[in-house]
Amino acid sequence: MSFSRLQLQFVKLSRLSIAATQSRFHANSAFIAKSKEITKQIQQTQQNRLCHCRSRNKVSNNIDNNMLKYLNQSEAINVDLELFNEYKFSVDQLMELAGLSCAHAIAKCFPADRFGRVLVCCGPGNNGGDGLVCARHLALMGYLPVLYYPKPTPKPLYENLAHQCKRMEIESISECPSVALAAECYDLIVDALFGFSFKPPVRADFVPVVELLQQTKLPIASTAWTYPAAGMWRRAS
Ligand SMILES: NC(=O)C1=CN([C@@H]2O[C@H](COP(=O)(O)OP(=O)(O)OC[C@H]3O[C@@H](n4cnc5c(N)ncnc54)[C@H](O)[C@@H]3O)[C@@H](O)[C@H]2O)[C@@H](O)CC1
Repeated sequence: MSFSRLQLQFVKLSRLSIAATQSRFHANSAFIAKSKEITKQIQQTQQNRLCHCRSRNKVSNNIDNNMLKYLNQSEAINVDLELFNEYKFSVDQLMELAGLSCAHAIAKCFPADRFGRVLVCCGPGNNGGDGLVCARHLALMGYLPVLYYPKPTPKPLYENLAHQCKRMEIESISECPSVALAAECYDLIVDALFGFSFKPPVRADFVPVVELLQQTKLPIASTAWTYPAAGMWRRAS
């Protein structure tokens, strides 16, 4: 091959090599740009998460700062009516949510390793239903709940909830324990007796359990409403 043809060949190869270098350069620049974009997205996500945590801490601090509002009886009734009518929740849904959230609150405040044996006192109404749901979830969380449900309501909603507890082999007692016996057998009492439909005075069936709640030294977690003298209703913690 003559010298000039060799030179020509060499020039061609050099051009090809330059073109290859340029395309590699462009590819690298694109890669760097993409990496920068992804890094920015990651930083933004982290920032959002941080903001979310900050706002959640702010909310929980607000709650810690007694920002909790107590509802009076009519407000509580209206909240339920709004949930039923505006948002079309069924009573089963609300009862399941109420019972589950009570079980979570109990697990947060009264850990199962120290407060495992729980006496769950259920009333005859929806609040009692919340208690049956709470007992079922506590059993799934490693607690040993025992039901005291002195006046089961003969309606499918309550019968089904009681049946679910039975199938989960949650013990049920028919006699209300004395203060001394309760102190011996349980670490915690759940008061799921009455909600906002309570009308004093307490009827005979529930006098022993109300007296137990009044006299026991055991911690009481209440899904129920208490009716302080002031006539204000509040959802006890
Ligand atoms: N948001 C939720 O998750 C839900 C909450 N629910 C709660 O359920 C409650 C409303 O349910 P209810 O209207 O069934 O009311 P209660 O749970 O207060 O129960 C009323 C029952 O207690 C009986 N009772 C009333 N006064 C009594 C007394 N002095 N002695 C003995 N028995 C007495 C009544 O005859 C009735 O059977 C509210 O507290 C509400 O918070 C339910 O609405 C279910 C859903």
